[in-house]
Amino acid sequence: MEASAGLAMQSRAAIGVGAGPGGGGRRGTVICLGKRASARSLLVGGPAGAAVAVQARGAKPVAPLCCIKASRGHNSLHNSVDEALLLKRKSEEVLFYLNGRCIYLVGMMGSGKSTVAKILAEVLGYSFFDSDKLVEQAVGMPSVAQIFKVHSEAFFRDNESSVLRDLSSMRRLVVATGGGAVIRPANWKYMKKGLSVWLDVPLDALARRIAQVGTASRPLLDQPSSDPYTAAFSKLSMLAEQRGDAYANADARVSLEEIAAKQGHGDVSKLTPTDIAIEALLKIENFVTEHSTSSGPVGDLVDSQNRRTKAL
Ligand SMILES: Nc1ncnc2c1ncn2[C@@H]1O[C@H](COP(=O)(O)OP(=O)(O)OP(=O)(O)O)[C@@H](O)[C@H]1O
Ligand SMILES: O=C(O)C1=C[C@@H](O)[C@@H](O)[C@H](O)C1
Repeated sequence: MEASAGLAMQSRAAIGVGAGPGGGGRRGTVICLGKRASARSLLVGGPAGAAVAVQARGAKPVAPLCCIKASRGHNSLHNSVDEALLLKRKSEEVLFYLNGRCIYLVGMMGSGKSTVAKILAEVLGYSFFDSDKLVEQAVGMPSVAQIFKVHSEAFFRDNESSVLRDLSSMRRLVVATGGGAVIRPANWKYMKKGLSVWLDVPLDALARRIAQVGTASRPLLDQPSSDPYTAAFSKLSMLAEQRGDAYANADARVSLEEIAAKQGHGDVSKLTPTDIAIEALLKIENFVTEHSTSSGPVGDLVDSQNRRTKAL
């Protein structure tokens, strides 16, 4: 069955806004859609009080999705108050240049896209979305693994592209994309409407993380094995080779090896998600400042993005 996702703006009245885990105020807001939502819609909250419905044709009805807008509680991810302050200061500098444009995190499975995206959303006052979760909602299935099993990888990829297309019309989002989103040129067309950041994590670190949490939710890695680390490492190596330079299309590259070297040690497992989020902001800042000229940062950035998208 071929499915495509469509997006419709819903009125503000259809949104229930309540205090989230972070309490009242702008941060920690939970945005849930109310009764007016169509039964077949995926319901997500937009940052400016707007809500969108991402809908899969022929999909089963799904329960409304509550979007937790970058809740508080990441303090445990910071090494120190200094680190938290640096993160905040950098985010304020970058915010000016972003001018509301979305950030897309790309990278292999387990590279920390969701973890880092939530931190970035929190400090930038953006909303966080995970494209895998949006596909699950759009299709009306509880897991990516099940979508692969019941339908196919191609079906999942079609829905993933639809979700990215729909998100690309929005602003002030940080999106953790699926690990394979980079393989379709059309997805780059959508992601290039915002800024893309590649989390480049050594394969052995990825395999260690994945072996620790298991592969049940990652169908491309899910093979029975008595040695989960080696099985994950060998499959990840194959995927990395197949994907070639696809991740390198991103506007900015955050290399965990580089951050560890800057900090004077070679062990990427010592890096906190906050270290990585700070580096992501630095790289975004480098990118936007390199791509701005005297006529202003934003207009120039859009022009240069358009040129680069055409070249893809
Ligand atoms: N810097 C880090 N150091 C150690 N573990 C981490 C780090 N960042 C994330 N993790 C852990 O690695 C696992 C994968 O993280 P996360 O879900 O953020 O990655 P992802 O790129 O979104 O994965 P996927 O694309 O497979 O959904 C989680 O168990 C998370 O807690
Ligand atoms: O790397 C990949 O191809 C994938 C990564 C996950 O995020 C999911 O999107 C899915 O399991 C495929």
